[in-house]
Amino acid sequence: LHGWFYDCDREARWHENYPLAKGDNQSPIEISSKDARYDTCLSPWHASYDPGAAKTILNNGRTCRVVFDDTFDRSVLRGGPLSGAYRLRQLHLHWGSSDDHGSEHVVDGVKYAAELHMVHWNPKHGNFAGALKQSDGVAVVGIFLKVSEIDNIKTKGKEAPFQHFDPSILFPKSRDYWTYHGSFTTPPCEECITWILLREPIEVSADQMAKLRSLSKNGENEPVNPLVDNWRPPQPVKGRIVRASFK
Ligand SMILES: CCN[C@H]1CN(CCOC)S(=O)(=O)c2sc(S(N)(=O)=O)cc21
Ligand SMILES: [Zn+2]
Repeated sequence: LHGWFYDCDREARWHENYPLAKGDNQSPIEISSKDARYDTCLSPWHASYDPGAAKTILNNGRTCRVVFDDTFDRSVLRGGPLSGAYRLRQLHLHWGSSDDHGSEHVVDGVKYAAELHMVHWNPKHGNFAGALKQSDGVAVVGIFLKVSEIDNIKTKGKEAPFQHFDPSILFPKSRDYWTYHGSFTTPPCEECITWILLREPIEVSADQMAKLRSLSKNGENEPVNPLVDNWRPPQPVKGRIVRASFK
């Protein structure tokens, strides 16, 4: 499998091994709230998550990821721009080496310290692999993290039980969101994602950010290689419309 990396000049070369990375519907993007169109037809989104579906938390050397049991409609997202119920598969984060950057989407020029992605897929496409090939296959809820407070998965490959966790506790008060059609922000960059970006960030402590930054890209018996700056820079909007659920 082709390796890929985040440091800036190498992100510009993802397309050499992953042609989709130069598609017309790539993510992340810069959100300009003044250019977003208020769409009165957009309904509120609803998540009904079963805390019992949470399985493990993993440092895969590229992010910190929590995986959920998605073998049936156990934790689902519906409404908003979506038709049907999308199954929660995993959540993960992107963050910077300091609090002034790290998010993937940028809102009115603002980079948040981190961005949390909750990845859901449309079971009408049979399985996750099938969903990746459909433009309505996947829905990712993006939540921005800003700093105002994780230990035993310090190194790549480390995994631990992560159960009885209801990820809806991570949602901010407001359900206001932007939505647009885009892609995975990592290779192969399939353009199968309906993005639902929540306008209101959630607050995390400096300690919590430090915990994320204390994760290592490398395995247990290798030198510490801080897992930071695992974000892709914004990609060309190419005429896409970003809709807002709020005025
Ligand atoms: C490092 C690899 N990341 C990707 C791996 N997966 C997709 C392909 O799988 C076979 S995934 O569904 O876990 C997601 S979601 C996601 S983002 N940042 O756009 O929300 C990237 C990826
Ligand atoms: Zn992501």
